[in-house]
Amino acid sequence: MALLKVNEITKVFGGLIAVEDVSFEVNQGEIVSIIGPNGAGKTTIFNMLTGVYKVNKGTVEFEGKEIQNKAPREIVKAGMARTFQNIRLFPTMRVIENVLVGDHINIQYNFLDLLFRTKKFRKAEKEAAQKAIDLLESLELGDQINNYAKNLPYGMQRKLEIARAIATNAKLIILDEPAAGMNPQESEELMKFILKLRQNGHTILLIEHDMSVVMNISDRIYVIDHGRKIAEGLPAEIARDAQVIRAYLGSGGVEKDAEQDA
Ligand SMILES: Nc1ncnc2c1ncn2[C@@H]1O[C@H](COP(=O)(O)OP(=O)(O)OP(=O)(O)O)[C@@H](O)[C@H]1O
Repeated sequence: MALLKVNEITKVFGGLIAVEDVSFEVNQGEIVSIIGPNGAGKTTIFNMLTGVYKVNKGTVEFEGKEIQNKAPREIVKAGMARTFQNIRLFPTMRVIENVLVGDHINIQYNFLDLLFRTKKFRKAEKEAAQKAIDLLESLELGDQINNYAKNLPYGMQRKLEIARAIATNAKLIILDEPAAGMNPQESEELMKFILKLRQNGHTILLIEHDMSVVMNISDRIYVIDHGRKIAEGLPAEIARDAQVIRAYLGSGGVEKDAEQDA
């Protein structure tokens, strides 16, 4: 069974059909990318998956259960967490505190526990802190634990944002253009980081403009153009797909994009 199964989702804004009957799947342990020219509908798809937009039609099944049109918080609880195109960290909080914010969606204590700092509260907090430390160490961010988020270099801030998404216990991590604004060296680092996530057992759905990132790390790719799915397949298949190349002609084709990005 696919971890995520999207069936013919459609989104209409006024008279504009932004996404039409798009279907795709993500299996456990895969890195799957959604690509497409500017305005193709990628962000709209992500916003439907994560509960920011309601779908007009179609279903989103996560672990076999329909989750379309649920509130973003419910979707995170179900096991899907995302990062944003513009990094959204708490800049004046420490690295570990940023991760703890992600985990708090799972912590089980009530307001009275919090008010009286009961044993249950202290135990839950201690466990959460240890979990955050373990996670940061596993992602090679262990030596930054007490640093303030705003002091991290850009590439590391991205990693921290991904760590925070993982801390929600997400089974699927959704990355919205993680390489945006990165120089080639930072993109290279990011690729290694995402591959490491997969190695650690995480499943990743990615929207990305940087073709060298997409072509190098994706197991499978879906291509969207004018709100419709026009191709799906392995990176090598996508790079030579005539319809995909036509959709990207403005930028000189997928392969040329990849060369430029490399
Ligand atoms: N909230 C909205 N209201 C009206 N139209 C919208 C809204 N969001 C997106 N659109 C339109 O829907 C279409 C798809 O946009 P979307 O942002 O999903 O594309 P994209 O593939 O993510 O583009 P980019 O790569 O430039 O981020 C575009 O025509 C866009 O103008």
